[in-house]
Amino acid sequence: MSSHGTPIPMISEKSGPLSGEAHVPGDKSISHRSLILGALAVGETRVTGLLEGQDVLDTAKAMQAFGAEVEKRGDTWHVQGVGVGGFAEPDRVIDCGNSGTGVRLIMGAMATSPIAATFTGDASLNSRPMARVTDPLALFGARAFGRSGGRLPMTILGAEQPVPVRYATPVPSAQVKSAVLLAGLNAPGETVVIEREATRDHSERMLAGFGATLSTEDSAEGRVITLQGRPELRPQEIVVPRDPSSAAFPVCAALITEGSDVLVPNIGLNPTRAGLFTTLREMGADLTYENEREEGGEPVADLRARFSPDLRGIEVPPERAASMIDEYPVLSVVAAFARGQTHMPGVKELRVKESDRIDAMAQGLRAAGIGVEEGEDWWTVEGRGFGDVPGGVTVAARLDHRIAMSFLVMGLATEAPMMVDDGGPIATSFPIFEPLMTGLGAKIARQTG
Ligand SMILES: O=C(O)C1=C[C@@H](OP(=O)(O)O)[C@@H](O)[C@H](O)C1
Ligand SMILES: C=C(OP(=O)(O)O)C(=O)O
Repeated sequence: MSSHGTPIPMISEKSGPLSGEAHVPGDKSISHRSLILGALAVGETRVTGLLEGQDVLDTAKAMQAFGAEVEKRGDTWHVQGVGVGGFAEPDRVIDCGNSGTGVRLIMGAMATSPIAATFTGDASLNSRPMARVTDPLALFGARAFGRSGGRLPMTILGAEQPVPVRYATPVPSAQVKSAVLLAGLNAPGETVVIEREATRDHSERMLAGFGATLSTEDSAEGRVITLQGRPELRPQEIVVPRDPSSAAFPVCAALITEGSDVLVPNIGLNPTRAGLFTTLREMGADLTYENEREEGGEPVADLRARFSPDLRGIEVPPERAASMIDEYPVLSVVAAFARGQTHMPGVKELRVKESDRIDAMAQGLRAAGIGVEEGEDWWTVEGRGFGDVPGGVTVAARLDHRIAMSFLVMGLATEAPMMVDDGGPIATSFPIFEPLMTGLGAKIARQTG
C-alpha cells in the first residue's frame, strides 16, 4: 500500500522503437540541498529547474516549518533564508514522506540549534536506520529519542552549546556526510568528516558556492573534508542540472528496446554520480556522450542511447558502487538482457534504501524468469540475452520508486508484459516518468479495473 493514496497498478509491454528527446527533471540531491542551504543563507536564494517530486516538496515544507519562506513564483523557487543558527522551533511534526535524503540532511541542519523537532515519514522511511546520523549528531551535543532500532518517528533535541566534530563515516553515505557538515555549520571551529570511499560531493560543492570555507583533501585515511563553522552563507542563483539517476531510465529503456535511438540532453556527469554510464559502456552499450561541456563547474553532456542487442555481463568494480548506488535496480534489468553473468559486489547499502533493493529486484527478476544469486553485500544476475526474457508477472514496488520504474522499463522488452502493483511512489523522484516514457513510444500505462 502506498501512503500517498490508493495504489496505482501499472503495466508495460513490448514496445516498438523508442525515439526522440527525453527531458528528465532536475537533480534530486541538488534540489534538496538548494532548499536547505537557501534556508540557511542570509537573504533570497532563487532556484530554477528544481525537481518538483514529492521528496523535494516535503523538504520545502520542512524549511517553512523551521522559519524560512519558500515560495514558487513563475518558474522560480524563492527561498528567504534565516541564516546559520537562525532556525525556529517547528510547531508541527516534520513529515519527510519517503525521503531519506530529506530527513537526514534536515536533522543535521537543525541539530546544532537549541530547538526540538519531531520527524516522521511513510512506512518505508519509518523502517530505515537513522542511528547512522544520530550517532555523529550526538558528538555535537544533540540528543535523539526515536523508536527502537533508531527508527522514526524521532525527536531531535538540538545542542545548546554545540562543539565541532571530527568524524570518520562508517558507511559510504553522502547523507551521513552531509548531515555532519550541515550540523558543523553552527558549531564554532572546524568540523572534519573523513570518508573512506568518496560519495556524491554536492554538499561540498554547494557549501563552497554559498560562501562557506571548506577544503577537501585525499589522504591515506580517505577523503578528508574540513569545514569552518559559523559562516555567513550568501544567497545564490541556482540552476539545477538534470538528474543522471532519472536519465538512467530512458537510457536503459533505449538500450533494451529494439530499434531505439533516444537523446537525453543536459545530463550532469559529475564523476561521483556517473558510474552507471561507465558500466553500461563496459557491457557494450551503444551509449555516447555528445556536446560535452562544463556548466556551473560540473561536466555535462547529452546522452545518446541506441538499442544494443549484444550486451555482455560484467564484473562491476565495488569501488564504483557509491557513484551508481541508486542505479543498481535498473542495471540489473539491463543485465537480464545481456549475455552472461553480471556480478555486483560491495553493495550492502542497497539493503537499507526505500526497500531492500537486492531482495526486491531478485524476487521480481526470478519471477520473470531470470536467475539471481545474492549474499549480504553482493548479487549476480544471469543474463539470458535479448529476445529471451519471459516476464509476464506482477511485482511489488514496496513503496520504492526505483523498483517500480525498473520493472516498468523491463516490460518494454520482455516476451510478456510486466505489471507493478503500485506506481504511486514514482512521483517522489520522477513525477513525469509516465508521460516522458510514453512520449518516446514506450507502452507504459496505468491499469484500470
Ligand atoms: O545525499 C544524497 O542526496 C543521496 C545519497 C544517497 O544515499 P546514501 O547517503 O544513503 O548513500 C542516495 O541513495 C540518495 O538517493 C541521495
Ligand atoms: C535512495 C534514494 O533516496 P532517499 O535515500 O533520499 O530516500 C533514491 O532516490 O534512490
